[in-house]
Formats: sequence, structure tokens, C-alpha cells
Amino acid sequence: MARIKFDYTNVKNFVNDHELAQMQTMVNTVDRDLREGTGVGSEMTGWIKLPTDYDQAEFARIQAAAKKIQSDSKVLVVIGIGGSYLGSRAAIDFLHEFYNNHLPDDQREFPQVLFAGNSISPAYINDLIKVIGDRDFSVNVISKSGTTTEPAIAFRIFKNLLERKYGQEGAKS
Ligand SMILES: O=P(O)(O)OC[C@H]1O[C@](O)(CO)[C@@H](O)[C@@H]1O
Repeated sequence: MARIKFDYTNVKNFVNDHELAQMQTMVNTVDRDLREGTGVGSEMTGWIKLPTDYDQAEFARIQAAAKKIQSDSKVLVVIGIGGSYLGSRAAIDFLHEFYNNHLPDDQREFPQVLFAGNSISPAYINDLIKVIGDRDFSVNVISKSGTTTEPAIAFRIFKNLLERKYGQEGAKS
């Protein structure tokens, strides 16, 4: 795995060597706790092994779904609130140029990604539906519990729109 290098050369004008050495002890302890799962809250650190230890079959299913959406949709509506949508938003933000989402369809390599389900504003949903227009769209619902009110409302609205546009069976694929 590629290693991340921390270049603190410029910090040396402000922080003395002995201060950095003191911090090293703390860094070593935290590093060991994270790697060995011995620290407080270690049950929440499964993400550390994600780059190498993950469900490969599930990953393949996600990649196949992404390819299908890229081939048949101009818009992907990501429904979720809080941590359940900010992960995808962060990944999209760091992988794309800033205004990628605002480019015309023929200048974007991937579908426009729009977000829903993070409020109960009917105006927001109406505006979003207007932006989608008559373009083909897909929906990705992200919810750990499946019971959160805001995404549950958005899911019902977009499920209805998908069924009206593609029929009950077509809406599922
Ligand atoms: O993923 P769920 O179950 O819809 O829950 C969403 C909630 O979970 C959190 O992501 C974390 O508690 C909140 O920010 C958000 O309101």
C-alpha cells in the first residue's frame, strides 16, 4: 500500500524538536491502539481495514450498479441525511472538479449527482424535480436504519416518480 508522507519542514520554524519528540510518544500510542483495536471506541474503527479487508462480491455489485447508472441515467439522486449522504458528497467533491455537476450533460463523463432527503422542504423537492426535468434518472437511497423521516419521505416521492416514468417493474432496474 502507498505510504502517506507528512512533510512538517515549515512547522519547524514554530515547533521545537523536543516538542515534536514529545508528541511522537502520543502518536505511537494512538497508532498502536488504532491498529490493534485496543483503544476506547475500538468497535467503531472497522474502517481502518476497509482498503484491504472488504466484501469483494458486494464491491463488484456496487461497481456493476454504477456502470449501469452511468449508461442509462443523466441524473443520480442520492437520498440520505447526515453521515448517510455526506460520505458520497465528500467523495464526489474530492474526485471531481468543483463545478462538474453544473456542466451540461454532454460535457460530463458521469451523471449529475443531486441530493435529496436531508430536509423536509417541499420547495427543495419541487425545485429538484424541476432540475431533473424529463431526463433519465436513478435513485440511490442511503440509510443505516431505513427509518429516518426525511429520507423516507424523499424515497417515497422519488419511488413514485420512477414508477410513473418507467412503470413498476422498470423502476426497479
Ligand atoms: O442513516 P440513517 O439511519 O438514515 O440515519 C441518519 C442519521 O445518522 C447520522 O448520520 C449519524 O447519527 C445523522 O447525521 C443522521 O441524521
